[in-house]
Amino acid sequence: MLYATQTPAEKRRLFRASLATGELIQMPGAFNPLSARLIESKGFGGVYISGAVLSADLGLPDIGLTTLTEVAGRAAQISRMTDLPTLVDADTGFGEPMNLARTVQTLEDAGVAGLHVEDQVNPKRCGHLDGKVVVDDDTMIKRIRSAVSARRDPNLLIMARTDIRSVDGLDAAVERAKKLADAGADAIFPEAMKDLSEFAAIRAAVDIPVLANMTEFGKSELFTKQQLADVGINIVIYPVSFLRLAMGAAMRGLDALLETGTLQSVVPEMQTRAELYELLDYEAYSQFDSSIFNFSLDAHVRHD
Ligand SMILES: C[C@](O)(C(=O)O)[C@H](CC(=O)O)C(=O)O
Ligand SMILES: [Mg+2]
Repeated sequence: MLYATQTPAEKRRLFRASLATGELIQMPGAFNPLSARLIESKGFGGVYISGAVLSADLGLPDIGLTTLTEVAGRAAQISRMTDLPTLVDADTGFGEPMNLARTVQTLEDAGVAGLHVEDQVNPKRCGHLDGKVVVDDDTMIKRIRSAVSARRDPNLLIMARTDIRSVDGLDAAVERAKKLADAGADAIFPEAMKDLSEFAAIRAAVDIPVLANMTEFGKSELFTKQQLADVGINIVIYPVSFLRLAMGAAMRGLDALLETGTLQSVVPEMQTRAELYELLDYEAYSQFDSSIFNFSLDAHVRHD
């Protein structure tokens, strides 16, 4: 009950160990803390905390409007609810290199296992939209160097994301990935890759873990786990997918309510009360309560 049974340091250590096996880790995006429990219960290897989801959740577009405090708060709520490693989207890092140092320490305190920082200018855009602008090598290298130097737990994973592919092409993405690996990034997130051969090109260029972003309605096809594993990808995220599914179901439910005056027809779509309580580990809270309230002082009073 109350969840995460492991400390953030332990989660980070285990995350590093599972990355070292070379097995592909699937990280579905949690759209709230409860959904992180669902992801864990299904046996996935990690939980992604998306900036696009946090923005959408607040009713905002994903254009760099959310603050470090909001992101860290959400990251802490989600990380607290799961023993899985969490990877959080730190957008452009919330400022200049000094701000980045603070971002890293704040997110580390929030209990995440890793974070990614991207090379877009502020205000940033969704990585799969056109019209993005990226910073030069020097600015991005400074971002990564300050992020790496600020962490206190050496196991906190600092991932560099590059959005340069859709601005200057694949060769530029390969060059930048190499430079960011040299600058100390622990992993690379090449955004908006068009096909598997592009992922393979990044894979061949660096010898640190590579992430694939399987966001829907974007620039990449939705490759299977096996296809991505075959080109040597180490982490795959499904960042907004489960918010999209939940919102799709909610839209259909609202329509059904308007049309029929009742939600009866969509009840089979719903998580049941029993399933919810199981996910919440409701029973453990009841047992905790009764063990406290059944505690009798008598048994502990010395009678001598
Ligand atoms: C991964 C991403 O950065 C996110 O915030 O989840 C987004 C996802 C999306 O908008 O589909 C991205 O820029 O790819
Ligand atoms: Mg994002």
